[in-house]
Amino acid sequence: SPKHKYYKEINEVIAEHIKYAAKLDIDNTWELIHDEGEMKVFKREMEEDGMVVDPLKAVHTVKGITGHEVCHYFWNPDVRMEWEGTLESAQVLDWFSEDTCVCYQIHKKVWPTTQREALFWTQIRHVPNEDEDEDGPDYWIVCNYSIPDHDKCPASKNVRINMNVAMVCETSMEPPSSHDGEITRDHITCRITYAANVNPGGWAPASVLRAVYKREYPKFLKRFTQYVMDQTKDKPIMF
Ligand SMILES: CCCc1ccc(-c2ccc(S(=O)(=O)CCO)cc2)cc1[C@H]1C[C@H]1c1ccccn1
Repeated sequence: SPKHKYYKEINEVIAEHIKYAAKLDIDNTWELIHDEGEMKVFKREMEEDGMVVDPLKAVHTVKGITGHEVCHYFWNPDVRMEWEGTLESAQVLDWFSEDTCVCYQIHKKVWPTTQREALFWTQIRHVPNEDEDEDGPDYWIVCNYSIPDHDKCPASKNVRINMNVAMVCETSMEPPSSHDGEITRDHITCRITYAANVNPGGWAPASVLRAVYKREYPKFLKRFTQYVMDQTKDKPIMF
């Protein structure tokens, strides 16, 4: 029985992201817009009703942290204001379950676009490898998905964005032969696939939006991953 209004939608949206992350099809339809160290950011140019809705995909490999840790800090509403530099406010309106809540956040005005806000459900999920053989993929995933309304959503004049965002992580560990059994952060690597489909709502010139995306997404991903490394370096590993 559906536990809450969005139960079915959440399972469908998450399943879709897992399917795409597993494929990781970065074919020539994706244009590389930022390439720095292990971080590569791609876009596709797409417009809906004359509005730039470019899908964005980033792949990043970070040593010393796990997919569970990346997803924990990306999902946890309590720490969002600590790493998300483009937010003016963020609040939880509702809890569907311990891993799923509804967030309302107002983004800072990103010159020269107008101020925007987002209302979305966010879920963190561990997807262990289902086939019995050991080396199947094991994902941690967070998905942020817009909802049209919520009775606790404050009235505002801001433009509402529509987004479907997912952070999918896979952790790899060096074989036990390379260490005497005790796994330290030197032996772990996290492969992050970040997919953002954001319809910015209210019109803005395509050239302006594309320049903002090109500047803001790499900055955001660098700042977030650095935050996770800083938060976890002296803590026990979350596998
Ligand atoms: C005119 C559209 C403005 C605009 C609104 C919103 C967002 C945006 C929404 C959600 C998420 S997230 O990954 O779900 C983390 C939770 O906040 C990241 C980004 C991006 C842009 C575009 C400007 C780009 C940008 C990218 C990254 C961070 C901030 N802004």
